[in-house]
Amino acid sequence: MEEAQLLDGRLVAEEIHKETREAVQRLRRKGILPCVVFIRVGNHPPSELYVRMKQKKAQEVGIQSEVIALPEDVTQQEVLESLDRLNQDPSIHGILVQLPLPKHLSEKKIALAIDPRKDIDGFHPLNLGKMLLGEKDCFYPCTPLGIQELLKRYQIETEGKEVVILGRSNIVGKPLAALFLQKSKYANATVTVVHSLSQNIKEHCQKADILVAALGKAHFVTKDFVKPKAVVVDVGVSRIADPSSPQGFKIAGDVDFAEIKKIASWITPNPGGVGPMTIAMLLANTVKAAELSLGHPF
Ligand SMILES: Nc1nc(=O)c2c([nH]1)NC[C@@H]1CN(c3ccc(C(=O)N[C@@H](CCC(=O)O)C(=O)O)cc3)C=[N+]21
Repeated sequence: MEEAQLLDGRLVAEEIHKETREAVQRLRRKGILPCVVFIRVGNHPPSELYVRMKQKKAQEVGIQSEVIALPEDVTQQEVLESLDRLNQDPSIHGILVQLPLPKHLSEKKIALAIDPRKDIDGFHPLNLGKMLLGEKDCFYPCTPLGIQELLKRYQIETEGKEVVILGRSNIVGKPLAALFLQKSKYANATVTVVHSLSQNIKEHCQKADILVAALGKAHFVTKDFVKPKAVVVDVGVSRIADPSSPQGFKIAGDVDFAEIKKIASWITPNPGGVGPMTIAMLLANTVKAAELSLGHPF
């Protein structure tokens, strides 16, 4: 049988970055220099790597960026004060607080403290609520948006299809379900969300025309979960031991890629699939924030 075709997130992300760069140039001609601030707390090596990757891409597309590195023992009050200052500063269009945060900080309170007009992650309850209602003058979370955009660029139709999402996180599973339920192109799907307490997980997955794995368990999805010719999207990122690599670990997705590529019609590599799309949407959201700041009130 023929092998699955790749949903190449790296390639599509570069296409989007090119469009973002053009939008940045249009804004610059109007005197707006899009600017994003990344806040990082403590030292968590993966977060440092991710923030560096975001900064590098921002620079490539002409978006100004700044990193605020706060110490591990920063108080909630101090984080809120930093956010307040950034909220007030009209030269800053986007604010991102890199997750995960140390346990003494409340992700919920921090998400609420970001001006929703600068919330390029789309984690503020106002943005999540507007997404649920299908409104457009708001920010959608970047990973769900990146997955939808990846399907769109490969013209993979979702209308009327069985979409099964593994995982119900606030940043991927839940908002992705809301996105695929919207009355719009590359949505209009029949959505099932399966999670750790679901019964018959495998049977649900076997019904999927489009299967999205976002549970964060290395190689959880094996070929017996996948209907022949299904589209498989691998979101999860785990680090697993790999004595042959210099760092001692390698990145593993939620999907057993080698097996599943033999039966799926389309599959995302991981790395090289959803991750780069997330960053592309983050920068696209930053441009949207700068455009909305030109006078379109929420
Ligand atoms: N406020 C906030 N917003 C986020 O969007 C956010 C966050 N916190 N915390 C952590 C997660 C994770 N995340 C990734 C983005 C890109 C890649 C990515 O591009 N990965 C490369 C591989 C990079 C590598 O070598 O590890 C790839 O998939 O090809 C991965 C992970 C954004 N996150």
